[in-house]
Amino acid sequence: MSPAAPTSRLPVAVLGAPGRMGAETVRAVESAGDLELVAALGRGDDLERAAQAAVVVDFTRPDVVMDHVRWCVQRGISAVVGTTGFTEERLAQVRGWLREQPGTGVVVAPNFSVGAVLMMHFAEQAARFYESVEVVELHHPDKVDAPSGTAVRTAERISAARAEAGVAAPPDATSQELPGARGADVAGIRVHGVRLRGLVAHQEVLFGDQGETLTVRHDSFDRSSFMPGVLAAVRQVRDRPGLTVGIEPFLGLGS
Ligand SMILES: NC(=O)c1ccc[n+]([C@@H]2O[C@H](COP(=O)([O-])OP(=O)(O)OC[C@H]3O[C@@H](n4cnc5c(N)ncnc54)[C@H](O)[C@@H]3O)[C@@H](O)[C@H]2O)c1
Ligand SMILES: O=C(O)C1=N[C@H](C(=O)O)CCC1
Repeated sequence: MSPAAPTSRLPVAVLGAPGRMGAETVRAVESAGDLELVAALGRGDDLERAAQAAVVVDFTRPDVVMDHVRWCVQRGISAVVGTTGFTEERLAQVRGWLREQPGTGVVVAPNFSVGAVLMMHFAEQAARFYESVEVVELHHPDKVDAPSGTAVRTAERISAARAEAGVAAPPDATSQELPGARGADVAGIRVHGVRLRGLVAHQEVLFGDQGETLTVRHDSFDRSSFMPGVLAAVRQVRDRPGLTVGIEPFLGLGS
């Protein structure tokens, strides 16, 4: 019997490799038989070391991630981006870069956990049925941004679903408050942030109406929860040229 021909593995680079999510991603890529880790870079490392990758994964910081995405797209390298801070303006900028590189794919996802994606999906479904809604995100205290990217996306989706159904703004008679006591206003939805040692990444979406409430809650207790979504995006990003926001398409949810 002749030996099986060696199958080529997909070359992957990780930016932010020394960080919490980067280190988890490095472990996941190294454990995947179909992927090959070709670069694991931190702050100050030369990006050119990632040039041999077919897919770059970015878990760095909101203030540097756009430079990384532009670098990737300009070289025709597809990117899977978990770093937060993606406003509509930033997404439009990425789409603009991608128009110049039609075969390249970029996935930007505020949360790669399947449970978190379902939590957002369920919250969107519930949004039109309730008068009141508020989002509470709870994270480890080393997180640099607030509200979380997941909370922003959740609030935007709830807001859009309510607007489409013609639901009025949530009632709120507060007229006197300490600044911040009612959280941040994201697309008309109140978002509250908790930073607590011992937590990883958690979110509750609270819905209320006459005589009842509904709470949709998700907990990531360990960063391994993000890895199936990250690896699915790494494997499929090159099949989806252009910009994909969220991993819903990889789970058969949405387009
Ligand atoms: N999408 C998701 O599922 C998901 C999950 C968890 C965290 N995040 C996001 O990922 C990002 C990183 O989170 P974290 O907890 O790993 O943070 P972290 O601070 O532990 O890691 C960030 C790493 O990036 C490195 N870095 C900074 N600038 C760099 C540069 N120019 N080039 C290369 N590396 C650079 C830092 O030195 C650090 O090692 C945050 O925006 C966070 O919100 C997303
Ligand atoms: O730990 C973080 O930082 C996380 N960031 C993402 C966000 O801001 O939504 C995802 C959850 C964990």
